[in-house]
Amino acid sequence: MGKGGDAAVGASRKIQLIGGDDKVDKYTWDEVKKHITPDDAWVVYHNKVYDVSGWYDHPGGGVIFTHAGDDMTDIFAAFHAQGSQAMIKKFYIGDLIVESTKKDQRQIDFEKGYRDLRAKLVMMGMFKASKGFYAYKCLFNMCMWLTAVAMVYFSDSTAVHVGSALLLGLFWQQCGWLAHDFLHHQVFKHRKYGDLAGIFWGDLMQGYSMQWWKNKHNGHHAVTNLHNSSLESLDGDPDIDTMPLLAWSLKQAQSFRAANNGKDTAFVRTAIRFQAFTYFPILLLARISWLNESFKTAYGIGASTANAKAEMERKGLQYPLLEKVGIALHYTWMAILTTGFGQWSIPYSMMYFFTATCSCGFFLATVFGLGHNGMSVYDAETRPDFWNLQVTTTRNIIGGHGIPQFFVDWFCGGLQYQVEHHLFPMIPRHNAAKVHKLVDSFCKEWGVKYHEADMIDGTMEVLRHLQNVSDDFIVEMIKDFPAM
Ligand code: HEM
Repeated sequence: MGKGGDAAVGASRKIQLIGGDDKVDKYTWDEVKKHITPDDAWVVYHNKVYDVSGWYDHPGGGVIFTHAGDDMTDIFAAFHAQGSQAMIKKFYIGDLIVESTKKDQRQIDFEKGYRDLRAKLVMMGMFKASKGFYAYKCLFNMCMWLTAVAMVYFSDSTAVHVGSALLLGLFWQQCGWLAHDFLHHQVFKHRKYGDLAGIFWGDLMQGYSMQWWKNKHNGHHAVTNLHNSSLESLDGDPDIDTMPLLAWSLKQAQSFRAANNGKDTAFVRTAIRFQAFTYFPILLLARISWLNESFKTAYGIGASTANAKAEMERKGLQYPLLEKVGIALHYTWMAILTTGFGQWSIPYSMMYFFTATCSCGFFLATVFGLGHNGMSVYDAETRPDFWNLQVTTTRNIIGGHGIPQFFVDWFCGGLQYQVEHHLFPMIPRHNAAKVHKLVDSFCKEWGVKYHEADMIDGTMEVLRHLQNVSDDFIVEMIKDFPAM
């Protein structure tokens, strides 16, 4: 538990009694910003300061440390169930000196404006899920799975088997969106039900560990497109932690070099030079890496991020048995299907496995890539306010170039409204279109740049961005080694 929360000692320790009156300790923003590591972590919530140092028992895990030394007011609202505020009190150590944040009146009004908008959405019932919608989605997904299985069981045709593998890839992608909604607690108020549904659609059907996913994904939401402020801090977005394969900014490549004795290996130089071309091939194999990380998480033999590692060491898995059983059952049904119920040769089974796996990686990652890649990337220490961060790092996907909107809506599983989802991750996807209208007009009112693109234009933007980073990297290399 954090120093502040240490049996609520923090609160009494920090409040001085002078002449019978309670005198609260006051802190400047600069003081708060000094406490940025997990072992020395202060956070601000509605202008009050809390010391959560070393609080690995936080029910949401190590993601709390992404906001060490920062204001957590809006990310707290984004993630928590009503009532979680009650627990904050025991970490209280004093008040923030508001003037020390140097926010002008416009910024104060803007922050109030987006918090009011959130309250309005609650009043409009936008956070309430339609159980019928999710029942239909679950049923539809199960039908996809059964069809893929039946195509293998009842047919001897290679074309049908390839079709089954592609359908399985698409099924996994759609399971990804379902597990995503359940684990963001969009569907059930009772969080345990969301977790259990997440284990079904995540561990059992996809082979992805629920906890691995939560760690990585919640971290990504908290600090979207941010680079770590230092090696010790845990305030970087795990989704853009793709070095040495891909660099999303020149600074990212430079930081990687600095962390590796100031030198780029030949592999790093080649990877970044050609990253606009290797992007799609890498996506094809993304599922294999996610399966590997999930397996390691569920069986306690590794963790994918520094946050997850620290959390595992101190707290362990939330559902150790269910995760292990879920992943084991996943590989069992996969082994049966992938071998054509024990009928196929090894090369044929491999063909089926890789067709399904690579197509899934491609279907999933195209949507992820469009969501944030090629959008603004920030340094953790200069991150803007919550609203600006989420809107400027995120791209919505619309129909276009012959791809109809209804297909985009189905294929992207709600994440076509990625901006709205990042602002309000607990709003169910079937309400996103209504929320979009209000978010769009709020952004126009306050001059926040809101970006949307169709799947083709968005992909071209991602590739152009990668090429630009690559060009900057090459220019830097030429400066250092003019003879190359
Ligand atoms: C003093 C500060 C905090 C307290 C007392 C606190 C408390 C809690 C509690 C009681 C829960 C479980 C109930 C619920 O899900 O609402 C929870 C979950 C969660 N918290 Fe926090 N929290 C704090 C700060 C943060 C911060 C700063 C973040 C993100 C940057 C965060 C991210 C999460 C997430 C993602 C979950 C949900 C995890 C899940 O789905 O299993 N929390 N927190």
